[in-house]
Amino acid sequence: MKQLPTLGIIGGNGWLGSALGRSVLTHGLVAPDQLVVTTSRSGHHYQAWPEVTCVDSADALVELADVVIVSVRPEQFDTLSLSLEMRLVISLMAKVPISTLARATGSERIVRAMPNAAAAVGHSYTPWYATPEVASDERGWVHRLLSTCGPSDEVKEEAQIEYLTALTGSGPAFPALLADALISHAMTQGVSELVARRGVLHTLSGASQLMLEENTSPAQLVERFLDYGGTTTEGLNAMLDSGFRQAVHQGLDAAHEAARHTPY
Ligand SMILES: NC(=O)C1=CN([C@@H]2O[C@H](COP(=O)(O)OP(=O)(O)OC[C@H]3O[C@@H](n4cnc5c(N)ncnc54)[C@H](O)[C@@H]3O)[C@@H](O)[C@H]2O)C=CC1
Ligand SMILES: O=C(O)[C@@H]1CCC=N1
Repeated sequence: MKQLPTLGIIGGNGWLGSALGRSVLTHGLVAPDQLVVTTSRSGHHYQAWPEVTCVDSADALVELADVVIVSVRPEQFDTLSLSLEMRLVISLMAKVPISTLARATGSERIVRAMPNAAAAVGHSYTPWYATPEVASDERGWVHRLLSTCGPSDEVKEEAQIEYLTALTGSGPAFPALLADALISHAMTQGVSELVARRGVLHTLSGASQLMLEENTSPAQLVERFLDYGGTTTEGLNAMLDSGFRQAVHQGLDAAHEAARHTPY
């Protein structure tokens, strides 16, 4: 792979594509004049970098890019006609397996990566899988690229990407649901929305920091509070008795099933 490849993002003005595009620019992984993105109706996310090239079609992007990231919706992929035989292809799409990507692009050098919505603020967790044809220097570059928007790990089986699509790709929505349940309860108790929201969001991020920095597993923290015999113990026991774990596991099973269901 040449030292400074031109990067193209099909869907680079979308939710996830723009988050990645902006973070590679912010981290200097590619220079603005080495980035090409397709335009979209949803807006232009690169005002701060006027040298970024915006093109109106995937065909025009493919003319300019050495490495192509595909970040359209799974059901939109079918409308693309891509001839990328010699190119490294990085798909961010859920539901579209390597076999379909290889058939549609003609490339054997394919990476399936699964960032999440927190990429927009540099806090995604991004697992990725590469086909054996992706060289080790390219893997290093892909890792640096994906790590611009948060921690990133290579996994050795494509099936893990399908599962992690549900666990971490969809993941930010699940603590958001918990946060919403906590906030709406607080408001029924007369807590102002401002205090409820700040309290809940800082409690969730504080709990994550506590477990990360003290290297405490979530199971250990739960166990410690179950043994403590205080108010937290009462709250945890009531949630567990109401089927909290079963509800979470059913949700993950449903998301995993959806991730395995290719639209083609
Ligand atoms: N949004 C998220 O939290 C996550 C999304 N993903 C995956 O990322 C991919 C993109 O998702 P989002 O960014 O959420 O969707 P989005 O709808 O915000 O972005 C898709 C973009 O693709 C563009 N597009 C569609 N068809 C095109 C075509 N033929 N040529 C050029 N551009 C085209 C659209 O104009 C749009 O800007 C999806 O496949 C999704 O599964 C993966 C993990 C998390
Ligand atoms: O919900 C979705 O389909 C996308 C893929 C993973 C996260 N968001």
